[in-house]
This record gives sequence, C-alpha cells and structure tokens, in this order.
Amino acid sequence: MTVVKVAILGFGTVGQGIYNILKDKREHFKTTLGVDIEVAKILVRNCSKQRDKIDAALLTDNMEDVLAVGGLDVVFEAIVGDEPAYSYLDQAIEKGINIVTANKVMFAKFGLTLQQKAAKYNVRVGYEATTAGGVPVIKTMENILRVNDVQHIQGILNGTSNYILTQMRTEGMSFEKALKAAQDLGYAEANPFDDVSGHDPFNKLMILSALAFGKQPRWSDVEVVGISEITLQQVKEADAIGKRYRHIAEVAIDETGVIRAKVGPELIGQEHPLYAIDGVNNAVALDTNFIGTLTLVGPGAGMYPTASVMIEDYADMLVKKSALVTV
Ligand SMILES: NC(=O)C1=CN([C@@H]2O[C@H](COP(=O)(O)OP(=O)(O)OC[C@H]3O[C@@H](n4cnc5c(N)ncnc54)[C@H](OP(=O)(O)O)[C@@H]3O)[C@@H](O)[C@H]2O)C=CC1
Ligand SMILES: N[C@@H](CC=O)C(=O)O
Repeated sequence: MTVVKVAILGFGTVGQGIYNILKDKREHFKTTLGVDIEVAKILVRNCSKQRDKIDAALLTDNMEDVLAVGGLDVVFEAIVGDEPAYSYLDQAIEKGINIVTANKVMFAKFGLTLQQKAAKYNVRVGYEATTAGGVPVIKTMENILRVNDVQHIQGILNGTSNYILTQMRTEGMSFEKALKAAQDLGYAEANPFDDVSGHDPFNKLMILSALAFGKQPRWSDVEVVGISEITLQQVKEADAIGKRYRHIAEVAIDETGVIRAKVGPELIGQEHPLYAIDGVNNAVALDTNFIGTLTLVGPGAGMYPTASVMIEDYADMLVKKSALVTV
C-alpha cells in the first residue's frame, strides 16, 4: 500500500477537523483511494499551546520543517490572513507539492497567481473550502463552465451573518449574543469583524468572479455593507410583516465584459429564493445559458463541513492521478 504524506497548516477549527477526519477514516481511505494517508507535520503559530490528542512531535512553528518532509504530497492550508499563507503555498508549489486551501482572504487576492504557478509546476490546487463552506460550488461551477457560461451569481456567502440574523429573528437574541454563539460554534473568523462587515463574503464573491469570468471587478468599485447596523427591533418589525433580512452577495457580467458586484443586507419577502435559507446555511444561485438557474444550499461554515470539502479536494487529486497512471 502506497503511503502518502500530508501536512496541515493551522490547527484551529478547520485544521483539527482535517486531522480528525484523516485519522478516523484512515482505513476507509485505504479501501476507497488505495493509499495510506499519513499526517507528517502540522504547522501552528504557537507550539507551546495546550493541545489534546495530538502527538507533539508532529507540531512545528517553522514552515521549513514542513517543506523538509521527504515525499510530501499535499499541504492543507487553514491559517489566517493573506501572509504568510501565500508565501508558504508559493514555496510548496515550487517544491512540487499539491495545495488545498480554505483561506479566502489569501485566495481572493492571490488565487489566480497561485493557479498559474501551479500549472507551470504541474501541481494541483484545491480551493473548494474557500467559498460557502461545505457547499460544493467551486467543483459544480467548474463542471458547468465546461459547457455553459455563467452570467450572474447571487448568494448568501457568510454562515456567521446568516446565523446571527436567524437567531435574532427566531430566538429574539441580541446581535452580540448571536455573534458569541457563532464564535463558540467555530463559524466565525478569527477576527469576526470580517464576517459582520461583509469582507468575508466579499472575498468569496471575488473568488467566484475569478472562476466564472476569469477576472474580478476592481475591488474599490464594489459596495460592501455588513450586518452590524441591523437592530433586533428592525428584525422583529420585518418579521411581523413577513419579511426577512438576508445578507446577499451578487456579481454579474454584461455583454461588454464589465463586471458589477455588491455585498449587503436586503429585506426580502417570501417570493425571494433566499428567503428560506436559515442558520449557518449558505446558498448560491448560478444563472447559466443552458441549464438556467441552479441553486446550491448547505452549511457555509464549521469544522467538519469545511474539513470534509478540503479532503474531498485531495481525494479528487488522488483519483485523477491514479487515472492518469492507469491510462
Ligand atoms: N471556521 C470555518 O468555518 C471556516 C474557516 N475557513 C478559513 O480557514 C482558515 C482557518 O480558520 P479557523 O480554523 O476557523 O481558524 P482558527 O483561528 O480556529 O485557527 C487558525 C490556526 O492557524 C494557526 N495560524 C494562524 N496564523 C498562523 C501563522 N502565521 N503561522 C502558522 N500558523 C498560524 C493558528 O495557530 P495557533 O493554534 O498556534 O494559534 C491556528 O492553529 C481561515 O483562513 C478561515 O478563513 C474557511 C471556511 C470555513
Ligand atoms: N466565517 C466564515 C467561515 C466560512 O467561510 C463564515 O461564517 O461563513
């Protein structure tokens, strides 16, 4: 049985999820993927932090230790911010190591560059987890784009904001309490300002724009408004007349190739396709020329949905590699 070595960058909510699934499903992967997946290194910021159920020898705070692992096949990147994440992945690609990332701050900015570099070095890039958590929007869109054009994308792209708005409406919870609950559940960013200010769904929208249209709008042209100004009173008044606040991200391309995007809260009624999307769920509606509108719905954040799609990305790489070998 071939042993494949993998590394995990980051051991917070997402990194721990990856580690747990790889450990729990190790035998399963031997059968389904034909390989024994061994976690060889885990990069963290602070090695002296107390961590349960993990062999301390796996931990390092130095990326050089990760890159020095012989035969490393993939790094799963789940750290915070654009740097040093981008530089780490850039170095991994140069060493011929595949990359799978959940880091949308980094990927919105450097995704196209990393993908070009990966093509040059013949390595693969997985980034399903950057956008809409456990909802397989990237793979679905890649598939759709083989035949269709995508002209317009609209969705709820932040689980934390949707969870907060839902808790305010259904439980009468204050904004602050709902945000705290989202943090406790592992939905929120390390800095939750990114969630409630709209910056997180903005980053995801830019990733979708790059995939659908091959480019992004100028970032400074995009209006980005968060949910932090919405009061409990407003949510209750809206509910009383059958309306709901939803935090909606939208991007479209016109016939001349101009891209327009916006992110912000909207008050919508029952007729709106995003009306029923509650809790941590995200939804993404893709308008295409042949299929029509396709809407995907599912958990937009959290340890296991995010970790699962990252490992699915890697499983896909392994399957494609073995198909190449067989052919
Ligand atoms: N939580 C979620 O539901 C989702 C998160 N993501 C993305 O995944 C990534 C990780 O999120 P999450 O797990 O929630 O974050 P956490 O804050 O829970 O964990 C972050 C981890 O990264 C490590 N880390 C941070 N900066 C560095 C650095 N410079 N060098 C080395 N290690 C570093 C931290 O180390 P230490 O433990 O020592 O502090 C920690 O282990 C983020 O980019 C996030 O946007 C994407 C989809 C969903
Ligand atoms: N903080 C993000 C996590 C997933 O991307 C969110 O709440 O959507």
